[in-house]
Amino acid sequence: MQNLVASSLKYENGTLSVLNQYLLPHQQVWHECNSVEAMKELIISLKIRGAPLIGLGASLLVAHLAEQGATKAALTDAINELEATRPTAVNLMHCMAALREALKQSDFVIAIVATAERLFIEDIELCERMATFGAELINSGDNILTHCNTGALATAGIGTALGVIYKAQQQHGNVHVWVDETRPLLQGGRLTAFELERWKIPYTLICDNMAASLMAAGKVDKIVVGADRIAANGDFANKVGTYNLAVLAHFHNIPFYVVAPVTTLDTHTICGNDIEIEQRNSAEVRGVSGSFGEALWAPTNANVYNPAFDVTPAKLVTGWVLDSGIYDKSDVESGALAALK
Ligand SMILES: CSC[C@H]1O[C@H](OP(=O)(O)O)[C@H](O)[C@@H]1O
Repeated sequence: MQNLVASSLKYENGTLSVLNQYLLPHQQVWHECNSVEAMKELIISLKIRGAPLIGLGASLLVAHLAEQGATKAALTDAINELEATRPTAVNLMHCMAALREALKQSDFVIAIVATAERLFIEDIELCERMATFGAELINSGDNILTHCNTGALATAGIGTALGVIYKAQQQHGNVHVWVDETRPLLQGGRLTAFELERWKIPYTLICDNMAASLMAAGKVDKIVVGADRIAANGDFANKVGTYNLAVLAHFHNIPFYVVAPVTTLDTHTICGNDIEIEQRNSAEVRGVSGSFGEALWAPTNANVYNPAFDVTPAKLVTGWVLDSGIYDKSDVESGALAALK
């Protein structure tokens, strides 16, 4: 397989490595990954995360195993096991379906390697296209609120929603970002803040429950977020807390955009109610661990509700920024998303 390098995933000279996003920003540790078990652990623990990136990491691993002589049966098992690691982000299913097709070819090793390479390179291009369309929505002087991490760390390219912000800053300058810290795993406070600093884009970190008062004070011009799965009717799942922002944006009359590539579209899912939402470990809510230390603040056995994602209904979305253009409510109601796949 050719060398493929992204911010937090790389395949170089026969070695697949993943940057441990759970330890960022204070420790930058790369893990070599050579087995299905290792990749499953990296995905489930969110060391590798972000809807597009988990699909790409799993794909590169399968291609690596194919090159090392894994049998068709072993590759089929690998694809099935990796696909089951996280249920909500559809990019993973999209990538695993493409690999299953490649596995049907007589020269399946060549086909799997070519598919993994294509998926990786395509993701870079999809990010670029979303950013180009989305940057047109942003004006110089805008204060943009975002949630979770949707940047280069989460994709092979410059990112989805954060890629739009990056492109807008490059084109118009003078953009300021309100970064939701994004409880419970703090992808905003740890990863988005890290990326904005690296890109020298001015930002201010807030706790998730501060967004309402900022909006009421007229300090948020636009909200841009990513997605893990967009249903045919435009409803979409994204990091838990996104729906709160959409309701607040509607109340305060603030434009609310979702940015995602075609690989995040799931036209077989009719509406948001049909999206399976990943439930995560209660320890993530009772306390924290990782590069931010170890702390347990809730009673050890506190009953916890910890969905990783929530669903935002299409009626609260101002625009869907995809790699093929920007779609509004009337486009979506007339079936524009459903027609894209
Ligand atoms: C551009 S990635 C979309 C997405 O991935 C995130 O989830 P996680 O950190 O759990 O993998 C989040 O929902 C982002 O918007």
